[in-house]
Amino acid sequence: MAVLEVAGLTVRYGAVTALEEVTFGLERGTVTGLVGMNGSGKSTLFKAVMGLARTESGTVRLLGGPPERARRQGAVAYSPQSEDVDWTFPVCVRDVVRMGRYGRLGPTRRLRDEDEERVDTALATTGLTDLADRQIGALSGGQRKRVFVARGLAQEADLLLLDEPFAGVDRHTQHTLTALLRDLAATGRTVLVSTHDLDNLAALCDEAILLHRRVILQASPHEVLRPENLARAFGAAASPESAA
Ligand SMILES: Nc1ncnc2c1ncn2[C@@H]1O[C@H](COP(=O)(O)OP(=O)(O)OP(=O)(O)O)[C@@H](O)[C@H]1O
Repeated sequence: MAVLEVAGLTVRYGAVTALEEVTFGLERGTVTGLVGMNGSGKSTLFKAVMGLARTESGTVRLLGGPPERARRQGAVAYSPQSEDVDWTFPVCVRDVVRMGRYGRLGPTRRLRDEDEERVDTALATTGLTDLADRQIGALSGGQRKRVFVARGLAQEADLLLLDEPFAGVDRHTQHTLTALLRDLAATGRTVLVSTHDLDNLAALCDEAILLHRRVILQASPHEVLRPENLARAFGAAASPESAA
């Protein structure tokens, strides 16, 4: 069973068609890279799956059922692009990661010891333990990305949607995050991750989706990276360097 199934999805913002008849599926335990030029519809796709963008037509199914149910149960975690987050909000790292547990709280609506343990583990896994009490506004770009990955880990989500987690992060953090996502997939989690870093694509993902308002191709990273395929999404001058 596909963890995420998207069929015939069309999203328009007024006169702008952001997504047109987008169809694809994600299998459990895989990392899939979402690749496309600026404005190709990557963020809109994440928002549509999360119910944050109004769809004109098409269907989204999560874990074989309606997306509302899976979202309510906390089965899907979403890390938006940094620009979409209010970093002045007065919360610390640990508070944000705790939010991942909210969908699983018992009748008292309070975090139990087991919830705090999950939070601690998520902080440790993402290397954020020492920063747990820091305000989110006082974090570097790479640390901010890791906060959302940590929240998704604490949430024990089946599906993680990560919108450009590698933007503005250094090489070391990129390697750490890549290894983390590979580990998650090995334990049965499913990851959809948008990225402009084509050099890292093969190390990161099992499959990639080439998006240009429509799905141009869903295939192995090797296949997607063929110049003739990249040219279909980025234009004739496409190369890993020029695509970023
Ligand atoms: N709120 C909005 N109102 C109007 N148009 C929008 C809105 N959000 C996105 N768009 C347009 O929809 C198209 C797809 O945008 P989207 O942000 O999904 O692309 P993207 O692939 O995520 O881009 P980037 O790589 O630059 O983040 C673009 O033409 C964009 O200008």
